[in-house]
Amino acid sequence: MGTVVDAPAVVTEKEVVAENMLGDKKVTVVFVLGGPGSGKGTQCSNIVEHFGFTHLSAGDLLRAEIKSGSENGTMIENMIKEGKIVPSEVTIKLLQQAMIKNENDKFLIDGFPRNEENRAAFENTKISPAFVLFFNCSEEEMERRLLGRNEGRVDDNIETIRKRFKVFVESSLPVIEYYDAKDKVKKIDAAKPIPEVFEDVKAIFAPYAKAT
Ligand SMILES: Nc1ncnc2c1ncn2[C@@H]1O[C@H](COP(=O)(O)OP(=O)(O)O)[C@@H](O)[C@H]1O
Ligand SMILES: Nc1ccn([C@@H]2O[C@H](COP(=O)(O)OP(=O)(O)O)[C@@H](O)[C@H]2O)c(=O)n1
Ligand SMILES: [Mg+2]
Repeated sequence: MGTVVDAPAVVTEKEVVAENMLGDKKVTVVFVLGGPGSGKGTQCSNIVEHFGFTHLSAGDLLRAEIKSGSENGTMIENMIKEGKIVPSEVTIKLLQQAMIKNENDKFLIDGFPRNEENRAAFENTKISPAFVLFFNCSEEEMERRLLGRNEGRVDDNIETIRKRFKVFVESSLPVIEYYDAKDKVKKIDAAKPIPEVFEDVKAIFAPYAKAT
């Protein structure tokens, strides 16, 4: 009788162990989402400094891929100029390589998943986010920030910004709603000044505080 009672517990434990494994490393992943210019990259830098996560920006990885002269470079560049979402097989490969290469086991994945295709394909990797940090900000404020970003990006111009806002509403918000239905979304008011936004972020990351 004892074995019958024990059996389900053993199966559950195995499933938990298999989840979130990357090679022989068990990883913690937080998705950082929000419209273009909502402050994802800025707050990720703060989180890295205070909570020992490694920041992986999908956009930065794609831009590095263009610079590296990869065979996908031209396709990626054209899609970024148009504000379109690059096929997940490209982006997921870059994210996986970056996580394997890095010794850390805590990752902020910034700007991914940006559409249902991104989300569903990443789910196949069996890594699921601990939670989703969502920076909520008005388009008016995001537009102002993007036009002042001054990083020389090909997509920080008003025509591409409008296209990116449309893609955000039509393709990215449904992903946030998907995770919200699973109670995984932690929503932040991102319209406030940078230090005030970080105060709210800090409260969410407190359980992940670095051991001193
Ligand atoms: N809370 C904020 N208030 C004002 N400006 C901000 C704030 N957060 C970020 N910024 C600025 O807005 C621009 C976009 O921020 P960034 O972190 O690159 O956003 P995202 O990665 O979401 O596009 C940057 O120039 C950044 O310095
Ligand atoms: N998951 C992703 C993330 C970014 N991208 C592309 O990269 C562009 C810039 O993304 P980003 O995250 O650096 O942009 P911001 O939100 O930081 O302004 C997007 O508009 C897409 O064209 C993508 O195709 N797929
Ligand atoms: Mg960014």
